[in-house]
Amino acid sequence: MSHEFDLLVIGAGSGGVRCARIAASHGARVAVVESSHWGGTCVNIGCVPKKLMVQASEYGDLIEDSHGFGWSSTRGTHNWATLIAAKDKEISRLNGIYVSMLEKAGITLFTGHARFKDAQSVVIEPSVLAPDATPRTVTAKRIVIATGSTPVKLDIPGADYAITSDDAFYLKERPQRVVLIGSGYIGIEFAGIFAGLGSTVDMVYRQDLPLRGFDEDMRAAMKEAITARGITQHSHASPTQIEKNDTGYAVTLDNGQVLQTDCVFMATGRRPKIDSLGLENAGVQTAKGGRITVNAQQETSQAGIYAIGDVTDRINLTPVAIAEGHHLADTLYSKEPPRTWSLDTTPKAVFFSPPMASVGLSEEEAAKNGVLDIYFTRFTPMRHTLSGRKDRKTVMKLVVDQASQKVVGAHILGDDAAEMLQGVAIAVTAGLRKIDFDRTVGIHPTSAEELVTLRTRTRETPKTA
Ligand SMILES: Cc1cc2nc3c(=O)[nH]c(=O)nc-3n(C[C@H](O)[C@H](O)[C@H](O)COP(=O)(O)OP(=O)(O)OC[C@H]3O[C@@H](n4cnc5c(N)ncnc54)[C@H](O)[C@@H]3O)c2cc1C
Ligand SMILES: NC(=O)c1ccc[n+]([C@@H]2O[C@H](COP(=O)([O-])OP(=O)(O)OC[C@H]3O[C@@H](n4cnc5c(N)ncnc54)[C@H](O)[C@@H]3O)[C@@H](O)[C@H]2O)c1
Repeated sequence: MSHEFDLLVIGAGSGGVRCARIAASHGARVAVVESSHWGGTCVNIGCVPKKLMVQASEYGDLIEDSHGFGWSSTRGTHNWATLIAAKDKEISRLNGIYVSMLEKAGITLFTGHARFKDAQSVVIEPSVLAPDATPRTVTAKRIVIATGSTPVKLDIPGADYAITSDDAFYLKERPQRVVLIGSGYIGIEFAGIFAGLGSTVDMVYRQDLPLRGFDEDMRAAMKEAITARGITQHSHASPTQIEKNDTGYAVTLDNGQVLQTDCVFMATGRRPKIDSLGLENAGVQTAKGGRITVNAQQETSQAGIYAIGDVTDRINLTPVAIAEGHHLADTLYSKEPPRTWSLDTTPKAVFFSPPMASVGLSEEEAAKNGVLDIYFTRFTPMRHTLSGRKDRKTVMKLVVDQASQKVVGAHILGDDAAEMLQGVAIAVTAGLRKIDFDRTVGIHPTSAEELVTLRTRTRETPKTA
């Protein structure tokens, strides 16, 4: 069978765009099909607009903090419409860059919703981006599924009243009161955005601490930081129903409490986006929750069909989708060995104010492998000695394997944590030992220098004595 393309990529998000560009650079005839936003979730309704909104939310506190340094400016009020318009303008500039970058690479672009007809052909149907498109069939020798993920709402009465992150980027007005359900990345980041811009925020989550899966000490530090930002936390609680009333919405919790609000925001996870993709026509199998299962080469249960990024539901972060897309394109089309990444030491950041960032293992994970030396510090960063914001602490933690003395985990909560942690992630990926941190000269005066001056072990875990 002759094919129109060597490679068809479904989804022009973080993973799909990188895969298509690298494959084209190796000489493959490549096409990409996108149904709604060029650049995908990260650029349009994820990392980029979210970070701009986090930055917007920090100015109010910075103005207040400046008083301790002699400034007399006043906090003023925030104009939501101005922020959203500025954000939309920047995102539309980025959309254009993505399209021209793909076109310059010689890639054929299709707009519409892709649905498998069989293992080597896909029908492109009308979608939000191309509502009037005439359906057409495209054939390719190989096909990559890079369709990402989509928010999941809790199945409770009144769930339709709730918004998700997809909607939050386009709200016409900033709600005065917000109830945020979930304490993962999105719940915490948007709680910080709304609180910083002046909304009253209630967070509802099931566990004792937010951010399940992160290091316990850091989760406790995040809980304190959320309180310091003026956000009310309802832990050990879940919503059971949402009702509309004269003054907004009433959210009933399973502990009997009722929260009255203007906006209910569900940040309760995401699922692989495989809707109407016709996977059954191509013989592509999925696992629990719709996750497309792949082998080490990213190949699905069907030879010649691959999947990368969030649709495989492993580490759902942009740099991981990019790494998977790049590696796959190299593997399929490069004459050189494929570029590789150390996904085991993928660093993670939660963009709260202050942010939290982690690389490697939590104390709880590392303790399964042997005895650990734990180094922990908590201090008031220099800026806040004068700003007076005494409850804005920085917390740092190094998890060291006692036998090898390798730093197997590093965790920071505090101003600039994500910026600081990227360099530490190189050290952890390289398998450096605590002594390598100790013999590194600090940069003074910074918070980061604490990472190389943590000389006294805080505790051993589990105790060997
Ligand atoms: C609010 C939010 C904030 C985030 N912040 C961060 C962050 O700060 N840092 C970070 O690393 N990660 C962040 N993420 C996660 C990150 O956005 C994703 O991990 C990343 O976008 C995954 O890339 P992907 O290529 O797998 O999918 P996506 O970027 O989602 O791209 C998939 C594309 O496929 C298209 N598509 C789907 N189905 C079809 C079809 N049938 N036909 C044609 N096209 C289709 C979609 O329209 C989409 O454009 C955030 C996510 C969210 C929701
Ligand atoms: N800064 C970043 O890198 C960043 C930012 C946003 C999103 N992301 C990515 O997107 C993914 C999705 O983000 P998210 O915050 O939606 O998901 P998440 O998995 O991080 O958090 C989901 C939250 O919903 C809660 N939840 C789930 N089911 C529930 C139920 N039945 N009842 C009550 N609570 C329930 C969980 O306990 C958790 O608090 C993240 O896992 C991450 O990979 C990354």
